[in-house]
Amino acid sequence: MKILVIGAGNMGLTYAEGMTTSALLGKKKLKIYDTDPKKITKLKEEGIFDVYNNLNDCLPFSDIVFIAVKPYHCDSLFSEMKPLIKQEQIFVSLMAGVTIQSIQDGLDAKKVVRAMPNLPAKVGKGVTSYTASKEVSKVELMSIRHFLDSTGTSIHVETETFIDASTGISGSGPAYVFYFMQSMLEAALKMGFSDYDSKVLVSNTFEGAIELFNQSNLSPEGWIDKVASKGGTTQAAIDSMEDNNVKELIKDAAYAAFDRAVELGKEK
Ligand SMILES: NC(=O)C1=CN([C@@H]2O[C@H](COP(=O)(O)OP(=O)(O)OC[C@H]3O[C@@H](n4cnc5c(N)ncnc54)[C@H](OP(=O)(O)O)[C@@H]3O)[C@@H](O)[C@H]2O)C=CC1
Ligand SMILES: O=C(O)[C@@H]1CCC=N1
Repeated sequence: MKILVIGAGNMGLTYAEGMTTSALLGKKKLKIYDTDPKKITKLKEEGIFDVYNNLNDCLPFSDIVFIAVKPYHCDSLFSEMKPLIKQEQIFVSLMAGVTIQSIQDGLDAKKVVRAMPNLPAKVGKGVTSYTASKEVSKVELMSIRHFLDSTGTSIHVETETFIDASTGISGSGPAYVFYFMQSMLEAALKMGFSDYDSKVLVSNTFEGAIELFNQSNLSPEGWIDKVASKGGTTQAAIDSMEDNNVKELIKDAAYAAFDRAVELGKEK
């Protein structure tokens, strides 16, 4: 199977790297296309992919095309792609907000999958939600899922609303976790710990808590109860967060990302 990734940025390159391990590629190298000359030179030197800076040389010779440019670049990209595409090709968009209908219209194509990945795909721990146009067959969707799973795990959702919703939870989600980590790092530094010790304290706290959560059926609230002693230190911290409405603010933030995904689809 011949795979092309368009856009060698954070997400495109991450996905491309994950998919190189796929058995469905056979002996073929994955193709990657970008417009940035510096990226092209670097990728060619690395030799992992077949690297292109001209769509004519790669797009017509690909079965599945992953699109990973910023949403505001997609219209000009679609006009360049349109004369080169074939109806049997499958287009998998990783772009936030951009709807299946607008991809079909922009490319004059039928087989479109919309997927929302996240950056932990870099370490094989990504989660991707996906849905497809009715023209993508079950067998084709199984192949697509195989590629999505090469970067972690995936869930099929019935409607595009769930793609926009998952953008607010998992697509943007790693940034919320890093925001929390940054706050704890800054607190540790303020308390006088070194950079190194702050990092060890914070990263192991996150890793350990996630491991506990994954290895049990207990909810996060259940685990909070196990950490917090009555009248103790944890309760003081949780009370402070509750007094400041932190939980509601985090929910609002997830909805802000969800709403922005919907808005991006209308803007582009
Ligand atoms: N980053 C993330 O965590 C996630 C991103 N996404 C989605 O992935 C997409 C890409 O995001 P991200 O990787 O962060 O963005 P980047 O800016 O890192 O990557 C986009 C790449 O595409 C290149 N590019 C721009 N226009 C074209 C074109 N016409 N043809 C080929 N390549 C082009 C850019 O080059 P140049 O730099 O020169 O413009 C850049 O190398 C977005 O639509 C985003 O919504 C989805 C989930 C998570
Ligand atoms: O911030 C963004 O728009 C993209 C989509 C999800 C994560 N990054």
